[in-house]
Amino acid sequence: MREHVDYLVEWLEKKVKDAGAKGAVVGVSGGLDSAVVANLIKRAFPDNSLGVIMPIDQEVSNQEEAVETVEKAELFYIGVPLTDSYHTTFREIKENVEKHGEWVEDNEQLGGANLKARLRMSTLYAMAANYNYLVIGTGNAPETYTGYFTKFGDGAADLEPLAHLTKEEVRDMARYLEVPNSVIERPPSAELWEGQTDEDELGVSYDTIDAYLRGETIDEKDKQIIEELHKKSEHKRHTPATPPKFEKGE
Ligand SMILES: Nc1ncnc2c1ncn2[C@@H]1O[C@H](COP(=O)(O)OP(=O)(O)OC[C@H]2O[C@@H]([n+]3cccc(C(=O)O)c3)[C@H](O)[C@@H]2O)[C@@H](O)[C@H]1O
Ligand SMILES: Nc1ncnc2c1ncn2[C@@H]1O[C@H](COP(=O)(O)OP(=O)(O)OP(=O)(O)O)[C@@H](O)[C@H]1O
Ligand SMILES: [Mg+2]
Repeated sequence: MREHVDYLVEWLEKKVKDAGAKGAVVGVSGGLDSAVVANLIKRAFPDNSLGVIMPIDQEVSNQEEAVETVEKAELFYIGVPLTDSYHTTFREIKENVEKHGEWVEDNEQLGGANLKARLRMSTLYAMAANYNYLVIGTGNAPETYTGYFTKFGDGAADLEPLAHLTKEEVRDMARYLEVPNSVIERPPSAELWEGQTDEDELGVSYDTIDAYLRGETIDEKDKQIIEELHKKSEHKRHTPATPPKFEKGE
């Protein structure tokens, strides 16, 4: 595990240096993926790394696992509560759509959830601009393969060090990095609405997706779910489609 950690730390150092940046910033949620990235950037840039805790409908001090994560990693952190920004933006969107168009109640939960992720992304980029840092993403292999992230939200970052790691590998790395046990043992959740867990929403467990990505045989029904998610999210893994250049006379 030490070699793998060193490899990712050196990669981060090189990419940040090549970009002419000074360090790195990550959003710290109290979940596993961001805890690992928090530790990696602290190792790569001991004096130029930043964790940002961005609660919505909570105080920073209530984000106990996030605070515990940054404190244990000795990562400098700043709390930016986004409760007011989120509710104001959401209300203004909804009120104006209701005034001029049709608000679709059934789409409200997911639309609001993705807005949260994109407000966090905007905050991280504002922080990065201030410090001349790069934004480090926390996406892992099963999330990337299934498209389980918000496009241009948590899916938007400058570097994605965990992109090839299964969830199990992220957890093993977290143990090696001495991430708090409370974080390692938490069920993975986007926490975008009350009671949300990744595995309920995906309809398949990370263990199963990990096994599939390792090339192991899994239940046919699970394979179908994973492949359907993969196909539907293809657009998220590419830059936006552009038409072929118009040639006069065609
Ligand atoms: N074929 C296509 N070609 C080009 N663009 C296409 C498209 N289909 C949809 N789109 C666009 O993509 C949008 C849908 O994508 P998106 O906005 O991402 O939304 P969507 O994929 O519907 O939802 C995001 C999912 O990721 C989960 N999530 C989000 C954030 C964090 C985490 C976490 O684990 O922490 C998980 C969340 O719970 C939800 O299940 C559409 O509104 C449309 O604009
Ligand atoms: N309250 C928050 N404060 C700061 N960043 C957040 C917050 N919520 C989400 N994020 C950012 O969004 C990312 C995506 O969330 P995701 O749930 O996939 O990862 P995680 O919480 O780190 O790990 P897990 O998947 O195990 O819950 C986080 O890694 C983090 O960078
Ligand atoms: Mg989470």
